[in-house]
Amino acid sequence: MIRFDQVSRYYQSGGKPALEDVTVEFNRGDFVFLIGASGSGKSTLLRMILREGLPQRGKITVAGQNLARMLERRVPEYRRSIGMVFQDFRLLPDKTVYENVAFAMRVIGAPRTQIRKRVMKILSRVGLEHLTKRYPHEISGGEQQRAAIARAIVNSPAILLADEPTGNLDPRAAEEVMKILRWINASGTTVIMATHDRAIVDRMARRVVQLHRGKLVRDQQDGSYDAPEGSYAWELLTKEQEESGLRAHDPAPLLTQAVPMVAVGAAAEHNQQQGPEQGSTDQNSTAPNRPEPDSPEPDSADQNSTEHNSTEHPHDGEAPLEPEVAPGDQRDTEPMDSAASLEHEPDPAPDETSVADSPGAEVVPEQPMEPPAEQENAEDSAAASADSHRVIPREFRVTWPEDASDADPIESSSPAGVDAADMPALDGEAFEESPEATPQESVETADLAADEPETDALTPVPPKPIPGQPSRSITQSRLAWLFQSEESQGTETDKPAADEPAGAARPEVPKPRASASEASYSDTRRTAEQLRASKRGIFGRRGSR
Ligand SMILES: Nc1ncnc2c1ncn2[C@@H]1O[C@H](COP(=O)(O)OP(=O)(O)OP(=O)(O)O)[C@@H](O)[C@H]1O
Repeated sequence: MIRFDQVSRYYQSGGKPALEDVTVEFNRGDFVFLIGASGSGKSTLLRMILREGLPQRGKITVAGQNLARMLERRVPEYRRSIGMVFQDFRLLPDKTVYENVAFAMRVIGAPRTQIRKRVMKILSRVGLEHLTKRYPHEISGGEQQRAAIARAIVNSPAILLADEPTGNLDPRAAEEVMKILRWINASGTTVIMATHDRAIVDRMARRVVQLHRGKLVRDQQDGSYDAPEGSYAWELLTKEQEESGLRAHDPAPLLTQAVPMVAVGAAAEHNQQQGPEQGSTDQNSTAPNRPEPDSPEPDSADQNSTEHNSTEHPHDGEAPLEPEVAPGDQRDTEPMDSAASLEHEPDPAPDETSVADSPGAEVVPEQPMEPPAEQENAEDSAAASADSHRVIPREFRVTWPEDASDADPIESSSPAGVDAADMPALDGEAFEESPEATPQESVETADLAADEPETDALTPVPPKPIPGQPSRSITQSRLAWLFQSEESQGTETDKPAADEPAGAARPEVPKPRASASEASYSDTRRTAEQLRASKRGIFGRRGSR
């Protein structure tokens, strides 16, 4: 579904790459923890999935679409098909919880009646039905993050990217967030979560992808926070520690946190108790089996996840997840990678904007650093030359089965290890496109005040089981259509956006901003005329297919 082929990303010409020769694939329904020291490239990788910055080398494909070849005017639509959650929530401060979530639906032109129903349902699922009229500053950090997640999933994205979503939360609030993310994943959404939270990673025992100085050094199914002893990542990091003057046997951690390893054996022990897993894509896993799919009920999900913690783990039982040190402390003590710290350039504070928007920065053009023909050759020969390019030894690499159906993220069966019938119906009542309200009409006429519920207290809607596959939401349908359309219209996809002729028949759509949040929400500031133009461009072509 998401594939990085030998991707390198430089923010500054001549500087160190934020990502270097990264080859990794995330499949439909995956739940992946992306870990690594500060500055190792996690956020960069997530942003690149959002097409915030293109690789100078290599190729990124999402649902079969090469992002470098995506037309610029399709980028906003593409980004809206992906949910994104940030550490700092990024709710709109002048809008209520309800409005923040409704806003995401208005942007895609959902009918007002659908908006109200769907927003209330999602807010109920994340436990915020009683806070719909509160403003972000009137609720807790955990509640803000749940609202942000509700906003991210309200349009039923096929992919949810979460950049340290628990980084600002206490353990209990973090665990609430994780319950929701598990539930979202169990509904079929691919979840990729960058995190420094050792306790959560160890407890959930999901796939772990580890970056180190921009390189992928571990891809482990059912992984734990620390690399298994003797693995490539472990050896690499141990060697670096020794070279930097640390003793190898220091309890100080490999890579990220000054916390003793406590749960490395827990996942393995748990996995030994489990049967063989179907659909595992990782041939390198040191802990071969994934836990049973989480229960749709948050509490049971929690219980499931605690069950596989052995007595070695200090967070057994019903006590909330308590990391060895507070999240803030973890971050403070994190950079054991001293060499990386020394080499860290005094950049402006990293944010979601690309370097092109960073004043004063030496800008690396988005175009490939190599001549296009060369890059094409490199792409074509990627598979053949992979062995000679990758740093990771064969036994720690992942091989990915070619899946022709990947081009369509919707035509999927339940994710591996997840029985859809047992999962809450995140998409079960996804709204359908209504002929009564066209996208621009609903945006033009939408009145949030009218949408806002009368009362704060609403009866939670219990999740409904999905009878078969999850139903297709507007967003998922659009994502599928977007890629199918790109693929079926070779003249478009064969040509990079920048090459599009000036006299193209489609009206111009404002360029997306660099950040995901801005890209998503600045669109709503378009005039009605711009939206009409956008619609003519998008839906006109669909009609002509
Ligand atoms: N906009 C930018 N301009 C220039 N350099 C950047 C930019 N964003 C990130 N970098 C650099 O790219 C490298 C990777 O940064 P990135 O934010 O991806 O790391 P990270 O693993 O997400 O870190 P953290 O855990 O602290 O969030 C770092 O060296 C960082 O300084």
